[in-house]
Amino acid sequence: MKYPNQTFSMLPTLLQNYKLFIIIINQLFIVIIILVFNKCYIEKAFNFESGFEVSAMNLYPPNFKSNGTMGISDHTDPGLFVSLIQNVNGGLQILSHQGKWINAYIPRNAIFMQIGDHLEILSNGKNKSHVHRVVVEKNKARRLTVATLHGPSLDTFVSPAVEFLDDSHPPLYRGKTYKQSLEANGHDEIDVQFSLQQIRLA
Ligand SMILES: O=C(O)CCC(=O)C(=O)O
Ligand SMILES: [Fe+2]
Repeated sequence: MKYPNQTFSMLPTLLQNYKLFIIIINQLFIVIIILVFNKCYIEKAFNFESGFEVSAMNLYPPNFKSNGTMGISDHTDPGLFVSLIQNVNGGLQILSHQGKWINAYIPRNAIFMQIGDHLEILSNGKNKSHVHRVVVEKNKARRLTVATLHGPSLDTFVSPAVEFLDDSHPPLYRGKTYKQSLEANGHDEIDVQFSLQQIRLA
């Protein structure tokens, strides 16, 4: 037995799901294109096979205060990509291009990926290494995170790639080896000094 009204009332939901499906397929297609075309380039430019990885474990105790206690202050991370895993959500904020702090919601068991400083340098500022921080505020549970910087080999010289340069796009950063960049960071994974600022040319 059919219930036309019910079928009719489900139509907008079906259409919405259909639109969502198309959007997801589009996004997936774009990601696949980016991966297929960029994979070889980045692998080559960064000598990824002998890449250097740095992992940092952060432990934030529970905090019942609501005064915006800082877990980690504003910074960007070195490396090409940065992956983050955590046991619970709570406190990671990303600075938007409009200067607003946005709470990062990371679904359970997900790996959160960010762009690192060295992809910003390689792409001459086209891809941004986002400023982020951790605010520990009213966190009920102890939060444990592991951030891993995926970088090139230590002797790889990272500078803006020629593909991103022309007369109207001069280099925005001075080049450095990955080792020099990490040393400029004081061997510290967390760059609260913004090492990107030190090599910015314009
Ligand atoms: O613990 C977090 O949510 C972020 C940690 C972080 O930004 C870092 O270790 O560089
Ligand atoms: Fe970070």
